[in-house]
Amino acid sequence: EQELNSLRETALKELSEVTAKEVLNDLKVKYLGKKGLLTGMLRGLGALSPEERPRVGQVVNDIRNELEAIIATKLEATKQAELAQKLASESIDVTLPGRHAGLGHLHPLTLTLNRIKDTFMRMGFEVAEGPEVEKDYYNFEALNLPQDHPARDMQDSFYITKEFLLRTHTSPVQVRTMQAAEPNQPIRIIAPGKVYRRDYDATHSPMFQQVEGLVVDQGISFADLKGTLELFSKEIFGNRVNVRFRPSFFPFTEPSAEVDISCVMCDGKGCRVCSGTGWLEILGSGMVHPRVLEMSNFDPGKVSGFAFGMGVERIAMLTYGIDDLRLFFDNDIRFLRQF
Ligand SMILES: Cc1ccc(OCc2nc(C(=O)N[C@H]3CCS(=O)(=O)C3)cs2)cc1
Repeated sequence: EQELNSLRETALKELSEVTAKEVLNDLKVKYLGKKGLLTGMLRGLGALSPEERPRVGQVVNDIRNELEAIIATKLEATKQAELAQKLASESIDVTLPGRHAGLGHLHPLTLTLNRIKDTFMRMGFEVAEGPEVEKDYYNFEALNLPQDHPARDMQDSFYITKEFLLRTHTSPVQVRTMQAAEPNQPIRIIAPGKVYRRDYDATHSPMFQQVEGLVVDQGISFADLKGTLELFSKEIFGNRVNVRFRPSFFPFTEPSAEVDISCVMCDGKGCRVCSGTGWLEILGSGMVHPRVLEMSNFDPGKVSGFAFGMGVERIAMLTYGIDDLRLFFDNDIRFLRQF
């Protein structure tokens, strides 16, 4: 009898000290298992007198029930605690602000090209495109650059065959447009696109982007050229800039003029960017050479026109204050995400 009670005391004490599932199960086996201490007591019942046996048997069962209940309760508590801990660690606070996915960025050249195109489209220009692999006829001959002209040298252009090359400007697109139109039909186009030249250094890339323009109609004068290009310059660089037309020469235009704006950095006083001149060249232009009109079946006696050309990288560098051309092509995210 007192052996049973001391075993119960020991078991209760051991149980009070543990909560871990594994230990609880070990104790369950230790006391209640087939070879358990309490189960062992049942085997001793045979030695007792018949009137003693049922009472002691009842005590053993009472202790077994008590221990099973405690173990079951503790196991349940431990299981609940583990579940609560798991729920806490895996819970998501839906009220937290979302993680910012980050927005994409348009490339500065794309931004600049879009602004140039929008400006001219708002002045009624259509956008024309053409092949980058071009015949030397459209790239040179039709632009009054005869076979022996230095600009046609191998050191300046990427020739693919004797007849085909990578276009060195988008002018062939204007030629193709004139030749596809009815003779003397009015034309008002810009030709954006990639062009290729053999020079390559800190300020020149073998591939760069240009926007050229062509206006042909009856009575087009140099005043139309000046008005259009002055308005364009002020749209892109701001109304504050002054615009200057400086005499120049191109084989495909006569007369020709290069267009300068007052320096965007020093407001015309003179600085490193404008080499102290106060002026920045932004594009070239001129009245379309009569021979160029004729070669594309337009009659210089009936129509006249003006044309212009600009490098998109240069406009972008002036607009954004970028001083190294290579930044456009490095794809460095730290550079690109500023735009
Ligand atoms: C039929 C046709 C007739 C005339 C044409 O004249 C296009 C023109 N381009 C320029 C010019 O200065 N271009 C340069 C600017 C910087 S750049 O990108 O290096 C090339 C002046 S007039 C085009 C097509």
